[in-house]
Amino acid sequence: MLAALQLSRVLARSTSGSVSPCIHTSSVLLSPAPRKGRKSNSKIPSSPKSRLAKSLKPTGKAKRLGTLEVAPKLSRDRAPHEGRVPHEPTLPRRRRLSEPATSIKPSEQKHFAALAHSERVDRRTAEARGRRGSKVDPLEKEFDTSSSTSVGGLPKHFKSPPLLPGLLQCLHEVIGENAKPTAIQSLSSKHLVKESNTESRWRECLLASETGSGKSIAYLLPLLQDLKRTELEGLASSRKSSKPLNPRALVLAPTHELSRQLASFAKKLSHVVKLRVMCASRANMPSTAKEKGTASKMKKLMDGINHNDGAEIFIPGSGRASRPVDLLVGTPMRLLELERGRGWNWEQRARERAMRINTKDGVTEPDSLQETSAVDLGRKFWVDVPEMGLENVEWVIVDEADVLFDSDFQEATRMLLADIAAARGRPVPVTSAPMLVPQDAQQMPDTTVQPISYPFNFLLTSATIPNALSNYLSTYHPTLTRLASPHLHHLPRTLRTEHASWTGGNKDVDIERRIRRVWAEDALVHAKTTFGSPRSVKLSKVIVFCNKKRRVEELGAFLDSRGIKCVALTGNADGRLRGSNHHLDGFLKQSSSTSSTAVGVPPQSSDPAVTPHVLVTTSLLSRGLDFHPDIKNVFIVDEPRNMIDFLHRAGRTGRAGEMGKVVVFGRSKGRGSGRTADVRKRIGAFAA
Ligand SMILES: Nc1ncnc2c1ncn2[C@@H]1O[C@H](COP(=O)(O)OP(=O)(O)OP(=O)(O)O)[C@@H](O)[C@H]1O
Repeated sequence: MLAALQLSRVLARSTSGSVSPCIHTSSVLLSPAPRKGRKSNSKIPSSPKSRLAKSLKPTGKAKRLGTLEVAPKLSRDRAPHEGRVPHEPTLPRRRRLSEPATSIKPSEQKHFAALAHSERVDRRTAEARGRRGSKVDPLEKEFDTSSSTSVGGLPKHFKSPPLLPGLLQCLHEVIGENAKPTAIQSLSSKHLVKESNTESRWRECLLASETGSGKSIAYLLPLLQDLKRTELEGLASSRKSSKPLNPRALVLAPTHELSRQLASFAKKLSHVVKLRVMCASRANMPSTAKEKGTASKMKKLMDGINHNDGAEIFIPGSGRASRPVDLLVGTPMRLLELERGRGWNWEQRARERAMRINTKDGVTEPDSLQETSAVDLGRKFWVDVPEMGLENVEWVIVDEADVLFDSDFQEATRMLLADIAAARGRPVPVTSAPMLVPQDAQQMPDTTVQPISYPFNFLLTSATIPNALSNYLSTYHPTLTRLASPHLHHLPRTLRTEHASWTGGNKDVDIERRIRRVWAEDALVHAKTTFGSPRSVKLSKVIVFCNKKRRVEELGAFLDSRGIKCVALTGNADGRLRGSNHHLDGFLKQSSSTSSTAVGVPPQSSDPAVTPHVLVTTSLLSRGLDFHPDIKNVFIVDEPRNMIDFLHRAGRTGRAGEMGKVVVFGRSKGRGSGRTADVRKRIGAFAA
């Protein structure tokens, strides 16, 4: 029901061991756990709710339906990110005889030659497979763009329609002077950037495009432009409120990490126009009974928080003084806490806790549940005073909309949206959860469907639009405008896919070998490009995605024991308690004011035994996070639970025109190989 609850529900599942703790994809929560003794050639379970929509065309019986606009396909050289130089290592020309010989040792030369040979073999095998026509592209065939309205006059530059000079300056600082808008950014500029207050109706819009295609800029530019423009024209909503925080815009995200990164990014885009951006974050703080010693508790809390992430962090309960804020970013649960008062859902939480305590081996014991509930409910809980007023909210962005409208988050998300609507004087009905996501909107009797019209601009965005979300939008937001990139539901073009087979021995050793192979390839490129210069090799970084928390911990410990320092992060890892993103330093991209690829962290050692070069995690970090281009490889070591999960995990590399590779591990022969082959075929369908 509530977001904090949802998190605990997920954690409960993880402890039961039957379902992964990868919390933030509908896939994980919706897919049934694989049964024991499953046939090796069985298909990947794909629940109807986690199936990708084949068409984004609005459907339904409403009198007026929204439009779908898909950007035209562009050839690669005219594609987005034109102003950027892809970070693909370029191999040098052949050495001439007159040039000095390199100082590579003969043993190293042999090793590099072997690597180069294996690369050639891989490439030829892939080409041969392509020639045999085994590559299917069902989505390309099925994704219906024919219903798209004509797309004439898409902006080719960020200057048209004109952005405020300060906003344009910041944009150039972040993505470079020559960067051109991506397909989704062109569409959003055309539909959402307003030069004046000519159109007063609130807009509803879905922005759908592949991972790493710049959706954050696509919604932040129109949002920031509008906030500043209305402020300058004196049209900004300024209703009276007694609360210390009165934001004009909210961005909702599923994780604290993503909230912080988005807040920091928005701050960089708005520092010249001077809009105030804040992140509502306090990762994983228990919200229960009132504790004594508030001051010392607060100090302890603040000590752990580093504000260098770029965005100011607002901690619920940190004071009644008014805090001017234009844009507030946070998870729906955290924002609800700010609005309703921390601990407002204590009763619900107590019940959930009792449920977890009394759930043994996945079976709930009703009697003991009641007992514990009574004990817990008997405790005194403290509800903080509400700290946020919603009267002035004019924009709500739902990032990773398919997650925030899935069964675990939807209640908190809808509750917050309904609270905003009520605070703004136009309450909307809150549909009961089972009715929320009709499997087939057409089958619903007309009487049950009551379209929702929010009194604020309402934008949703995601790289994957499952049928469930598409149907929900058709039913409750029939007039919503849908903007999509032509490459939606595919892997980014700069992302290559490779399949690795388990040797049949220790899987951890196989993973270690593969990591070392990545670094050997880096060394090879380095040796070829620098002709053996002593300059130290810059090793690329790797993200390893596992399905289970325990697996993350075990693999992390194994790699550490083999001299590969790594960050192993799960939903309830200690590192997440600090309220900052520093546990991901060196992995996350932090756009600097001079280069879009620079990192804002101190120089790190290039020795993987000293500085972590490997991040081991679950799907927790697969959503929305913009990782550094140094991450050239994503390893998927457990079979993806469904293709939505796969697209998001893979999409942590190969972002914004950078080169990347996703390595999917599986069995090539024996038990389970049929399943691996099936996964392989499905993954092939996502290739560009
Ligand atoms: N027009 C552009 N030119 C160059 N780089 C860009 C452009 N737009 C965005 N970027 C960069 O691309 C990267 C990815 O952007 P962003 O995180 O917004 O992608 P996304 O579509 O939201 O991905 P995901 O679906 O994974 O959340 C960022 O580092 C951003 O700075």
